[in-house]
Amino acid sequence: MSGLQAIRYTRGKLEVLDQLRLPHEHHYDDVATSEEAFDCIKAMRVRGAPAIAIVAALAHGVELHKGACKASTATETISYIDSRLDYLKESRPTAVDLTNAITHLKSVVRAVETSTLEQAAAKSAVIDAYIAAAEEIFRKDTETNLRIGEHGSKWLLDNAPVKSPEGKISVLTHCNTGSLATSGHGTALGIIRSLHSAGNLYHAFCTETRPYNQGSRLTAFELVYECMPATLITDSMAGALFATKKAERYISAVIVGADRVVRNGDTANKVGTYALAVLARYHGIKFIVAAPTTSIDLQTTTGADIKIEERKPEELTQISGAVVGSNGKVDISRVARVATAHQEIGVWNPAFDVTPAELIDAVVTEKGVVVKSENGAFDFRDIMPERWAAVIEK
Ligand SMILES: CSC[C@@H](O)[C@@H](O)C(=O)COP(=O)(O)O
Repeated sequence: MSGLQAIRYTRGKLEVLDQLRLPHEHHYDDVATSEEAFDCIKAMRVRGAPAIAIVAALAHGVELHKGACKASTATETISYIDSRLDYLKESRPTAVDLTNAITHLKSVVRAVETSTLEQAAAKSAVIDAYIAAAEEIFRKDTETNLRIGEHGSKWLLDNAPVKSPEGKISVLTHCNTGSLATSGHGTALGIIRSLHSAGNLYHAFCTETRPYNQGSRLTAFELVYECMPATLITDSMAGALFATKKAERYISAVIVGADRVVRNGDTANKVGTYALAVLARYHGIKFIVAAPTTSIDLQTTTGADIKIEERKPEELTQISGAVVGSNGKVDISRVARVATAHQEIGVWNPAFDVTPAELIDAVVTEKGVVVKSENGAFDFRDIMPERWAAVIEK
């Protein structure tokens, strides 16, 4: 597995790689409070649906470990935990992993049996249960991603419309869904990693992913870091790539991650995903969503009800980068922010768009690959029966 780590954690200490400084600088920030986690997530120093949830959950664990909760009783401790989690939930609205993690953590602390314990012990039991559950979210995420990698690579090899003479395939991915967006391995990029490590990847194409360049700053970095055969394109080149290189470069699929897959399969992901799905359908290329079940939102019926985060205009009108010297070398000690558009132009900057289920061929989860049934709908009942029962059949 990759040595790249967005999140480093031991009990009482959480360090988060500042992704705004990548690919030029590797700097870890200490994140020791909910406020620091909120700021780190909002500013996108950490991003990606699973990583956001992990950082929020662990940061609150760190402050609890350090004695931030001044409550006396178990009930007051639970109220304190609830209030910190409700605050953290507002950091970024579209990715549902954070909401699902919060629901889980709230239920864990409520399940602690404290009736026979004296006050101080009851408080400790609640805090210990919270910290253990937050650590488990972090630990489980990598396992989940490795399974997504296995299921997704197998499904793709079985269903690829085109393969190289040696049986390899090429894929295009958007945004960053790798080790930097998770606790390790990644989701869509995890499938690419699994294809590569089994010798089945012919080539990976990654989009720049405007406006925030998660593709060129982060995915390209991960692909180069692991010596995978890869090419960067701008978002607007995908159509030309499919039209001219599909057969010659064995392009079989677009693989993306998800910030929220709702009950009918409609999927919110990084803006630009929808356009890629339309292009993929036109060109007979598979369109795959790789998402842990923690990114599935059974409460929301269709994509029309997903709240899409809108971000500040400067993400479109300005850009950061390291200065390139007259010798053509990147000088990482000189990072500059430059304007790329008139600063008074009106800007619309939705961070995500929604791809209708109709355009999605498969949703790859850690529990298996879900494809549409004969009625053309996704059905997540079989892969998550307990959550289905709790939400739909209650
Ligand atoms: C495994 S990450 C899945 C998604 O969160 C990812 O595709 C994405 O859209 C990330 O958006 P970001 O705005 O960088 O947090």
